[in-house]
Amino acid sequence: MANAVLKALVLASTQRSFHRRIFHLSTNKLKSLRSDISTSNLQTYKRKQRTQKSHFSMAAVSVSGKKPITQVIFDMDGLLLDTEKFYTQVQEIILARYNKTFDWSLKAKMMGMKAIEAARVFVNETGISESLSAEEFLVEREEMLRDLFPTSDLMPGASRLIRHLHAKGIPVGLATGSHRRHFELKTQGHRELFSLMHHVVLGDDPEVKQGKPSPDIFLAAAKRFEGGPVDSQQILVFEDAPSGVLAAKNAGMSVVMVPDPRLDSSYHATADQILGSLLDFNPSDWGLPPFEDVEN
Ligand SMILES: O=P(O)(O)OC[C@H](O)CO
Ligand SMILES: [Mg+2]
Repeated sequence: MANAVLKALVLASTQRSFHRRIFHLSTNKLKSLRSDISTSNLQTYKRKQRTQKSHFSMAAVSVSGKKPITQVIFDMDGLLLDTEKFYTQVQEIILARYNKTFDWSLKAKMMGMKAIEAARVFVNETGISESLSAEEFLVEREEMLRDLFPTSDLMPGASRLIRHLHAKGIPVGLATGSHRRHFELKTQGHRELFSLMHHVVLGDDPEVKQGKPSPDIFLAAAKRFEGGPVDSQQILVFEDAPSGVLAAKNAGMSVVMVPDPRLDSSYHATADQILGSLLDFNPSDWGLPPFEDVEN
């Protein structure tokens, strides 16, 4: 029975009319599932099905029909703006003073969080909390960051996607762990683009009691759309950080993750779709209006 269902899914994957989102998830995984079927290796398939539970269940849900996506929420740092590199740079400088190095396993735990939450992770995980408190770390980091943030560049495909959704009447919101002061510095060169957001929810918003991976920020963002709260199942979130992906899933939303290639791939499993860049996003995968320009 399971094999029959899988065969139907694989067949559908070759027919592009089917929801392509499922197959965007991982071409390699799909290829290996195909080979399992051709050898009728049900054992192998069952084992893979267990390890790829999220991918398979996504497919099953799509077959039975999911609610259409009507609203989109974007993360900001590392997703729309190339600002994660500034945090990395500054944190490397601070840690070097303690003869320690900053690596991506620590980065993965900090990114997406509110500043004070990330600062606590930083001083505790690196074992420097006796010498530098989370609060002192933030003061020191701040001096360097405030000069870097105004130079923030957009990530590839960010402008194109926001403008496209806005032009097609899909309401877009922003949910960032950044507090107001940092948000203003980071977006000062991109005001017009960010003005296309229906609303912005920041890390220091009173409704955001806890930062990502708590769902607070995404639930607050869902409430603020016209006629909100919007049903979480109809919201598509774009995220780059493990904590952000978890927050969106905790809020009951679908998530497209655009991870930094240096992030360990074990963090990909929670997301519904993984992309190398926003330029790779195909709106049709999610039932959203397709791009009219193919080159941009
Ligand atoms: O990724 P964001 O936009 O939630 O920002 C979170 C922090 O400010 C940076 O990791
Ligand atoms: Mg981010």
